[in-house]
Amino acid sequence: MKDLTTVSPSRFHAFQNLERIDTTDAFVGRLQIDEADQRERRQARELVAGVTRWQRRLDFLLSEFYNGDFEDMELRLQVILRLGLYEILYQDTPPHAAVDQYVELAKEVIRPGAGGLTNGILRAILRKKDALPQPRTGDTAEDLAIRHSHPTWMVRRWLDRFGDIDTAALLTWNNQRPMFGLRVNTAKTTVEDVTAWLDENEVAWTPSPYLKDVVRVQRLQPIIHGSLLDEGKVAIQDESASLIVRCLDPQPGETIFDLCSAPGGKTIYAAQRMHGEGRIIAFDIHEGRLGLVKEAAETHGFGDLIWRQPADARDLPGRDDLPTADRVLLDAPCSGLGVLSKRADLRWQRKESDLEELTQLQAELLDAAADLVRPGGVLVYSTCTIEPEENEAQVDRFLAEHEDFELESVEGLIADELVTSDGAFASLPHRDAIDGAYCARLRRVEG
Ligand SMILES: C[S@@+](CC[C@H](N)C(=O)[O-])C[C@H]1O[C@@H](n2cnc3c(N)ncnc32)[C@H](O)[C@@H]1O
Repeated sequence: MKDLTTVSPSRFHAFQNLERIDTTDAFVGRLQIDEADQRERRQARELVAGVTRWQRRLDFLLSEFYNGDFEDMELRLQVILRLGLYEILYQDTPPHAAVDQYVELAKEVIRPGAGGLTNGILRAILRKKDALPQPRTGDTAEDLAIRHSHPTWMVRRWLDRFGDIDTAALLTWNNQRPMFGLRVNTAKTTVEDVTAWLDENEVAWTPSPYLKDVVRVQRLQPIIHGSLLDEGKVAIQDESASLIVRCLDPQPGETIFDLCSAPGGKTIYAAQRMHGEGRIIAFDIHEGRLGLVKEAAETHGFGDLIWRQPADARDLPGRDDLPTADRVLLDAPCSGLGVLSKRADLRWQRKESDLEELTQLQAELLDAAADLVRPGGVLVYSTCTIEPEENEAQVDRFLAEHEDFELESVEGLIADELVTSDGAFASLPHRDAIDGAYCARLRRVEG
């Protein structure tokens, strides 16, 4: 790192990482922060995630206050201006102090003259902070998308389905600091012991309204740096994912196939629900990611119960010789539009055209899964998206083509308010305060 005596390390690291993300498509979740001080690391992470999330709105405002074409501005200056504006609008830093820091950074990493431009633009915005320009393109979806920093195609879809008020609520949810589910491994500890640890370490928590073995936290860093994860006493898993396992309802002694299992969050919870008795075969097309399932299984104490097999679930090797399963979980690859609050960059990576490819893959996986279920057994199809063609429509198509399956309600397995009129589980982030997810329980009829 260059010796910058006046700029805080967190800002410098955030700048470096954002520049790297823009030029190499690096993943926002994998930052390179060579900094020993935990507070600085956390701040750098927060700045990177915040700028990524808000980039469309930040760029709109910066364009309004820049005389030239912001899109043509050199990348380093764009990144510095985004960081400065993000701090002014969304962080508690005294704004003038934030501007000074970015002016200094621009002088150091670009050239002295760049400091003047940074100062001019950021201070001009600061003067108008209480009456900032609003987008007025004449297109409601476009305006809302700019204001809430989302791609227009997503907003257009949601406006058609949810209307103005609920769409705005969903967009607001996606931009809030997320809450995380901490699922307690009751095979190793108790909820009381975990919450006592959280209290001792000053981590605020609230109980999940949906699951007795899950608590919600906002600050993950103390947990990541503490012992609970390494000892396999807790797993970080959104309640929506745990609820899918509740809908699968695996029983001790059964054989379960988890077709798209990696990194293993649901596999581990299923093993826990089986009290360590039975067998789960965890498949996944990515052999490397199956290593994460192995690690998690061992950490949580379910290494003997979980078997792993790298395979394309559409064409399992030796499938004719496989025994059928009591229950099959197909947690399908999906657009992930239910988890945007946790994945700052996903909204920009997804294209509307991905949906066609994904629904095709989901259909192929679902059709292949059908034969793996024993007569009388259960197939659970699940996603972490809120898009109907990946969810209800996928299941409707499957049922129309597979007369030996029927939809079985998940009523009684999860809270009533999360059960759809068809008997599936569907959560909406802005309504249910958990990630958006879906699952349907499909029973293979006997005989
Ligand atoms: C939504 S993630 C699964 C998350 C996992 N069930 C959990 O709870 O941790 C989807 C997984 O499907 C896998 N996958 C994609 N295509 C596949 C295929 N054709 N066969 C098997 N696995 C596949 C991906 O590698 C990815 O790990």
